[in-house]
Amino acid sequence: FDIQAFLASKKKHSIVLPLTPSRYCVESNQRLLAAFDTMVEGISSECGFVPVTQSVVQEYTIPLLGDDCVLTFVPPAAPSLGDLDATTTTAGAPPMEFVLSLEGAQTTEEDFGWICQKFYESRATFDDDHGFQLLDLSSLREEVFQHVNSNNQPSHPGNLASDSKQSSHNNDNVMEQLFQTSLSSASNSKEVLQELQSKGFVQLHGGPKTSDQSNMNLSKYLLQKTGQGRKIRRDTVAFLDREQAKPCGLEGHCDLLMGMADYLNRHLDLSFIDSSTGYAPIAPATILAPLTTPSKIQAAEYGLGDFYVAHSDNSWYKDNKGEDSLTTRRNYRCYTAILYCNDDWEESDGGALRIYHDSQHYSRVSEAVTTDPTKYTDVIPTNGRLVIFDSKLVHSVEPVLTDRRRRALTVWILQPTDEPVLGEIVDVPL
Ligand SMILES: O=C(O)CCC(=O)C(=O)O
Ligand SMILES: [Fe+2]
Repeated sequence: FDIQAFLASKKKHSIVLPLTPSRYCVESNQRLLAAFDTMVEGISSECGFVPVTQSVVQEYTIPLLGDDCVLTFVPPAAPSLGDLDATTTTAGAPPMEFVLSLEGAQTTEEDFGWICQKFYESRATFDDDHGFQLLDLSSLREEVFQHVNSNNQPSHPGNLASDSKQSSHNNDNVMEQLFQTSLSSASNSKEVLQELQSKGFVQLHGGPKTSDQSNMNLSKYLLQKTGQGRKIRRDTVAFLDREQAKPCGLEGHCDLLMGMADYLNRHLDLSFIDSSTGYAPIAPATILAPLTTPSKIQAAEYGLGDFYVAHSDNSWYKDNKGEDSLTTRRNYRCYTAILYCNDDWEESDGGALRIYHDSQHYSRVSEAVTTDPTKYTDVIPTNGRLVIFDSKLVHSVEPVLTDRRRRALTVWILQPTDEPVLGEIVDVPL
């Protein structure tokens, strides 16, 4: 198999990944293929990989990305069997490589980043029980990073808020007004930020509302998307940048959410934190670790009976044996900001966002729910309401009890640091 010719024939995204077994094994390829199958199998319920071919070059479609999008996996060329036995060491042996490639008219760099991320996340399945480590994980991560960040992508996940195209659309007044004309208990923007920092979440009530027309257009757009896991969440989601939000008339909403990182960078200040609440506040952004703006917002729609079970948008990482590593978070998400779009939504309509207080430290999200099942705040998702919360906090979307749709626009504000995270490469769907 000619890898160079294969790569040349690919118009879209491909990456050649190094493979460094601790020892060569004649079965390396079968193992790698099996591991890839496991990965595909393991996440098929989540994002719906469908095998297209069953040959050496394996192809899958991913309904979430559209039918014309094909993921190809090319296993490495097998070392010639005559040269190697099952325990030959790698010293002096030629490097092995395999190829992941994504093709399809609509596929973007971010879709590919997502695939790479999935692949990276599943890395533990590549280690078998017999001492063969098929992948050198640090170089895999580096390769994936390099690839995803090439083509003039920023070198860090997320865009610096001040560089972002969106920030010019936003002026401080809009944000300042939003933060002032709120709100639960606070009466000025300083108090709002104080509340955010000492409780980990805050609700604002003066955000822009969506029109019926916008909501209908959004529904139409979302109708084309499928492939959500039905057990964990039942909503339909899509990711939109400013241009994609425009046809729905949602560019202003997009601007507001995208401008949030910039605003928080300049206004969060640990010095006025009240730490008596038990919540361990997030350190404010620094020059070295500013909050950043992702390239897209998420639009999600829930129908009658839809829900999202309790989860954290940035939980502690568990390895494949289910063991916790309380040193590593899954990603760089720092704050989740959600703008709701639903006129006249009442408590009795269900669909509340339930935020569990002080729940950022639990290694298992279920503990937050069972330990103190009464310590939560329900946010009613009414049109124009904005909620900002620490992405580590456990939260759920309670089942929707009305046949009206529940719509929400979300941005995950990132804080890329040098701390190890599991490997969310860019801010794309999890
Ligand atoms: O729509 C909401 O209120 C929350 C959705 C959520 O938790 C998520 O998308 O991660
Ligand atoms: Fe969430």
